[in-house]
Amino acid sequence: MRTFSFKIDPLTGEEYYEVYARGRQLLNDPHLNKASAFTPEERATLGLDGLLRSAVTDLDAQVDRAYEAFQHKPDDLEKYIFLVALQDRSEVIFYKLVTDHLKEMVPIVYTPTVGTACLQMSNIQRRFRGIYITPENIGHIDQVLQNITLPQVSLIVVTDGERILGLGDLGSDGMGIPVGKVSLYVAAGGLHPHVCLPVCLDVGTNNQRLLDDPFYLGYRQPRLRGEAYERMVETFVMAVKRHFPDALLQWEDFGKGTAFKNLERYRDRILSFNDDIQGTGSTAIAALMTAMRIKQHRFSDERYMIVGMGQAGTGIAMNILAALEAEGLSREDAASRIFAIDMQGLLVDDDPALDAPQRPFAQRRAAVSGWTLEAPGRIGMMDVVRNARPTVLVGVTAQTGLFSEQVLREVGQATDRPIVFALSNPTSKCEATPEQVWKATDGKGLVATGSPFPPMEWNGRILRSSQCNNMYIFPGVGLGALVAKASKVTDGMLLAASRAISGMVTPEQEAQGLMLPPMEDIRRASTEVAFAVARQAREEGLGRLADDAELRLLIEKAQWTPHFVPYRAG
Ligand SMILES: NC(=O)c1ccc[n+]([C@@H]2O[C@H](COP(=O)([O-])OP(=O)(O)OC[C@H]3O[C@@H](n4cnc5c(N)ncnc54)[C@H](O)[C@@H]3O)[C@@H](O)[C@H]2O)c1
Ligand SMILES: O=C(O)C[C@H](O)C(=O)O
Ligand SMILES: [Mg+2]
Repeated sequence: MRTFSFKIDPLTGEEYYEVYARGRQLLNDPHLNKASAFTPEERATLGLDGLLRSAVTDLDAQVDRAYEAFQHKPDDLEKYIFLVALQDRSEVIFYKLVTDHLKEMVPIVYTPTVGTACLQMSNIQRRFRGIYITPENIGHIDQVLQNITLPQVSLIVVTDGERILGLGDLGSDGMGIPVGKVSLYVAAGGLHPHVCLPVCLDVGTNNQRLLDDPFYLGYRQPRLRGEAYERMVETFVMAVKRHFPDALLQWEDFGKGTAFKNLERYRDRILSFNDDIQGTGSTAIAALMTAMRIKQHRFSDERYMIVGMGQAGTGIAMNILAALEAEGLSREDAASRIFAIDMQGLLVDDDPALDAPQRPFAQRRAAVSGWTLEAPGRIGMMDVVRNARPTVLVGVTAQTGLFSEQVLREVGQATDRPIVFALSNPTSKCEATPEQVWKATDGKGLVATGSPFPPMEWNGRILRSSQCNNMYIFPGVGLGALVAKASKVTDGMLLAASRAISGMVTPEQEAQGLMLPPMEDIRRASTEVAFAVARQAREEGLGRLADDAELRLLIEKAQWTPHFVPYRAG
């Protein structure tokens, strides 16, 4: 049942909500609750008399009060619990607080603290957000989707919880991730919270800890696999198309065994993209574009070692390949400069165990057969470092400390400014901390990590690392594609997004070794990404025919800033 409608007064042009909910129901609805900001008139007409204390305060005062309480929380998990509780109480106050303090709040509602929260979600959860779809309710999915109380659904972030950050299979405790991504869609992208839906496809879990935990709140069965899983995903996607035909679907934190298949199966059937493959690839290439400017190099001046050829690794490798080809290299020549490593060591083309997405990045056996190896057989990281002398090192394995001092030191000797991206999340899974990289490379490394790290003093200089996280891409890609009314998200649109992000980094920031804009600029970065995406959609004939100025205006109009709207009783 609708609790309110958005209206515009025909005489004054004033925006207001016609509200049908009353009293306690209103206070319990985070979309509508204004807490002590309800005016005396609203209190009188909406059945709130006596349910609130006497003081009437404005939004800023409520945010100040919340910020004060936030600062007194003893640790990051308590801060997370506090912020989620605030979000459950009043979305406007929550988003105003987050947008006013982005640098401090994003690492709490999003990576890395959201990871800590997901690890114990069944214990800390107070209220549920979004929707949970299970093998038990997929049979009446239409009913499930009708239970959604949002006035409109334009943006969906869906996970099945199989690969939550680098923490593995967390079943539906992983719902914290879509919830956190939605928070950034609103805080960074500017989408309205009333149009964003987090979804968990709870198909069970193979995490024995959760299956044995009496407090686990998810579907307590081993993961659905094979045809039954695919049927469930298909039923879900088709239901989304029926109920929300214009919505954009973001695939998030699936396992690599399903992520590539889902992306390929649906990318042309529904407006969608995979954040871990495409969003990460797009962010990493943006950071590399900046690194090339800093080094005054072309992509073809570097040699690349990517460790962890799953979703993120493959997404990054595809974009490096494209960048090399754009410089005029043949596909074969371009691929020969990328040294891709997974569990078996360097990927080589005669390996029958290669996944289809890995195959384009396997080295030809003949190209490596003359290498001197530490031990015969497996070609490990150190072998690649010694024989191929990579100058760019990317880690997306979720293996803590995988980049040893020796590997980092040797990469540091292969070039003036080694580029080291240790992108695994959360912080505890990072392949190397910026400090470790700088120590091993004499302070020369251009460093990016997936989770945020503080700067470090080095010989009287302050060294800074960049947070290379897909949060720079997905909010703007979603906003841009929606505003453009694009029918799909293409590689061209993602490349335009990368260029926009890299283009924002100033010469001063480059001089400090920064490859991406600072977190404080994420809202402006998302706006630039949205514009680049919408323009590219138009150029590709897939989006709205509006000139650049109109697109800018449309994006500005679509972006919501947290504020209270007046209410009238309906
Ligand atoms: N910074 C970002 O924006 C970002 C984006 C996506 C993923 N990530 C992080 O990257 C990590 C991986 O994510 P993913 O989606 O690619 O996962 P994935 O499971 O799809 O891929 C991980 C790959 O690493 C390989 N691997 C594991 N241990 C290895 C080792 N010791 N040596 C070589 N290869 C090894 C696995 O076999 C697998 O192919 C996670 O920690 C995730 O949080 C970061
Ligand atoms: O969630 C993040 O912080 C980035 C990325 O999507 C990941 O899976 O690690
Ligand atoms: Mg992810």
